[in-house]
Amino acid sequence: MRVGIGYDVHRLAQERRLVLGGVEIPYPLGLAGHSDADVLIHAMMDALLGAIGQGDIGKHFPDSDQRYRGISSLRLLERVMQLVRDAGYVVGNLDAVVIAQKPKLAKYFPEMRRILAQTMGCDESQINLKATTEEGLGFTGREEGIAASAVCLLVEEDGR
Ligand SMILES: Nc1ccn([C@@H]2O[C@H](COP(=O)(O)O)[C@@H](O)[C@H]2O)c(=O)n1
Ligand SMILES: C[C@@]1(CO)OP(=O)(O)OP(=O)(O)OC[C@H]1O
Repeated sequence: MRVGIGYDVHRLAQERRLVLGGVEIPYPLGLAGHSDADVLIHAMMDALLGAIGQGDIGKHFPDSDQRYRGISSLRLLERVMQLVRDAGYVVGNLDAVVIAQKPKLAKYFPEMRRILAQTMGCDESQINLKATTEEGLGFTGREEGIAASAVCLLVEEDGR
């Protein structure tokens, strides 16, 4: 068994889409970044890469590479899952939290879990999503950005 942890932050900006967990959320502000800036999937990918000892997403998908400009983070997650399979592991479970003052996210979790499970080749029951505000404190509280963290457990594919 292997565990990994991931954390990411993206700035909220005008004229950007808000995409979290592969779902586009109607909101006046979106997240800025080189990719679609899906901060939840970024934290999840860093947890998965950490668990297989493969660094982080900046190493695999550098923001100096134009191939990743505007890319859906779901496509990057597919590549990370291939690395996980190549290393001989499957997802045991993954738990994540999105830290956002607004918008309310809980109603989008079922769709996010469905899309993420499909992309990761696991069951929705293996993915848990949570959200919290920081009670108006700090950069998330001031609505300057959204953060996410994730922890995953990988198990050997052959059941060892
Ligand atoms: N962006 C968010 C933040 C929170 N939630 C949900 O609200 C509940 C209460 O959050 P607190 O920060 O006040 O503890 C929490 O359990 C989340 O389910 C949300 O949907 N979206
Ligand atoms: C995902 C990548 C892909 O280019 O771009 P960003 O969307 O800027 O995301 P970040 O979390 O800053 O770092 C990883 C990047 O390389």
